[in-house]
Amino acid sequence: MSPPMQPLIVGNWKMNGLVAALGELWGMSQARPETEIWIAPPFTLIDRAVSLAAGRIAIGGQDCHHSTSGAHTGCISAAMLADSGAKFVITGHSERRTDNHETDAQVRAKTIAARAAGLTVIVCVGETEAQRDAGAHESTVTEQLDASLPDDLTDIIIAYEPVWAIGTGRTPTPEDVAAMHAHIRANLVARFGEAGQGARILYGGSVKPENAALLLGQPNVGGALVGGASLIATSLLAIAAAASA
Ligand SMILES: O=C[C@H](O)COP(=O)(O)O
Repeated sequence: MSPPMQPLIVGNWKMNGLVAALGELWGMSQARPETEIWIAPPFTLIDRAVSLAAGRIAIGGQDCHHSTSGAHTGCISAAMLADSGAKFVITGHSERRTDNHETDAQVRAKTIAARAAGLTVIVCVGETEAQRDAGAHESTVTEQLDASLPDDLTDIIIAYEPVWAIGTGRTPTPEDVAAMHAHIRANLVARFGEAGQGARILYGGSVKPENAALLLGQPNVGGALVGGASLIATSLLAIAAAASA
């Protein structure tokens, strides 16, 4: 059963966006679509993005350190994000898990730290192509959920992103999306009860205006985590429109 909740579209700009890109954010903020839109720009733009979005779009970080402060050159704490006006942060994105060798335990620590700083946290899970081909996609996601999530789901959103669908133009079939989201829902309900029933589960991986209605129309899909298509206002707004149709 899908929770009765408005869809949420989160744009993850990844390592894209100079100051000029804020024009796209401005376009998104002026449209005021029915669907809620959040944007995670690079750290360098958060402060300006918060001012520009003026509360119409929530601005967030793409990662945070698990410590509040300290000798961690190049890192950003959740407290710093919150201090800059960020409302949420993404943890456990597969690009962090791969590029920075982040473990589930580290993702969990970051998630707990982010919540302590007052941020909503989008925790990412998803299998590689080899894991899916081996029939281990559900067990992989189960392991990630079990070890990455804190002891309660307050202010936690799950994003299911099959690694092989990120930036490739490939997506799972609608049936496969529905099956994995049902699997995640069952895991959350078994562990967290009522809170698991109400938690938002986003789908991410090559979401475009053309496929958004089909993918986001599946049971237990509460919105999307969008990469490439979130860099252009018209594109993200079309996805948002499809989500609320
Ligand atoms: O965080 C977003 C996801 O990694 C999806 O990226 P994509 O829409 O470019 O495939």
